[in-house]
Amino acid sequence: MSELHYLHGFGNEFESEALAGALPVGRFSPQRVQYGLYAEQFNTTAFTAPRADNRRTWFYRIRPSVIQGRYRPLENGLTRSAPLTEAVTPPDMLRWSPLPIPTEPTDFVAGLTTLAVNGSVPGQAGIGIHIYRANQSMQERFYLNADGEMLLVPQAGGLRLHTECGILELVPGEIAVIPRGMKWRVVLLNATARGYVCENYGHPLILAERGPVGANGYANDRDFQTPVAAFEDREGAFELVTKFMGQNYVCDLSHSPLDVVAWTGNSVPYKYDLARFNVMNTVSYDHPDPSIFTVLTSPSGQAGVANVDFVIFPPRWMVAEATFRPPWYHRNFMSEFMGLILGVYDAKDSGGFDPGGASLHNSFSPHGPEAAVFEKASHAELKPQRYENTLAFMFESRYVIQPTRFALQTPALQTDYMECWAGLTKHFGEAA
Ligand SMILES: O=C(O)Cc1cc(O)ccc1O
Ligand SMILES: [Fe+2]
Repeated sequence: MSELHYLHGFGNEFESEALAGALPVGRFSPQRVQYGLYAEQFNTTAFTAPRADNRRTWFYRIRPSVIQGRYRPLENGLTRSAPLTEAVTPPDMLRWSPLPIPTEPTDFVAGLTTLAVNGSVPGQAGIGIHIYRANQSMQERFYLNADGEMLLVPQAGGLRLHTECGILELVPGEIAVIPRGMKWRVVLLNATARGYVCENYGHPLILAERGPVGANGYANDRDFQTPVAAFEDREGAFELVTKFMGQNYVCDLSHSPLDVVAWTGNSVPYKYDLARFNVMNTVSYDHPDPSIFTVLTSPSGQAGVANVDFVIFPPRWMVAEATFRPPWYHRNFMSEFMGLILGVYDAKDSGGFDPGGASLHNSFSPHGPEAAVFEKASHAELKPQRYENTLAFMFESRYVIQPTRFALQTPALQTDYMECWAGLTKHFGEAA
């Protein structure tokens, strides 16, 4: 495959054509489109959403999307959606070991396993948190999620995402977001792939504000990459899997639905290399709140209280003086789901929080450094230190995150997680 090209920017009105002259000029819906294409508008916000929030893309495609078979229900496998009624949510701190990659042939959709959800699909609030684990590419199968946009966080193996807007490639350390309702398929770049998905039922993800940091920094708009138009003119026996109101469906297609020859708009898939994140942190004292590491946020309607924040803990310098440097002990209104892409997380460095694993510290569940980390950090010499070989992330939400029955029953759930704090002893009376 030749090298892929991308358009740069976040939320731009982009345009791209795979055949010269395919994109109409000066209008969206000419009487006849060049090359005999059909025009189709794809709206991922209400027509009347304010300009700054409005998202839509015009597709110029070989066949309109109405040419599809009748849906029939498809088993949900291990995917679940909110509201969740199958299990009660314990207030405990929870942690999971990485889920194994299946040995039976399993594509991205078949391997999707829901660890937790919150909010409500019909209420358009909250998220689903899934692990994908696959050993097969999707060649004849396509996916459409009408319930939410999909934020992909690969942990092992590269992916090539073929979408209606074109093709993007993704390796661990990068993330991608596919708009709600878009059709796509996943090709594996390695024998197997595993990663995390945040399915966002709420407001589409946007870049976090910078406040007094100014016009640059954190995740810079220009580092987000959107594919250029690339179309498949393929006929055959294909399937479109659609997730709608928490239920999977499938219908037959006699052609590839990735037949968009040209497009223009701002409802687009995009990818971002987390290494581009311009990290801000203290250069004096104290451990700042982790909101300084927010890459993307889905607002909930209440200012500053996110439906979900996507937060990373990237490699960085630590220079804080006279400070307990790891995360402080913590009880939070917000609910915190964490995953690890690679290496070791600074609050948990003696095993148990492993790449591909996960932890959940729900609303007001206490958490923080394990005992050994506390002892080490309380006596460490505070030289400037480079945190290397580390990339953790957090999905942080205002809504309590409810583990699925699978997540509560899988042997990957670590029943001894709380032991990591058992060695914290009383130091009362010691001088600082
Ligand atoms: O490990 C966590 O729980 C996430 C987290 C990290 C941090 O640096 C500060 C607070 C916080 O909740
Ligand atoms: Fe926390």
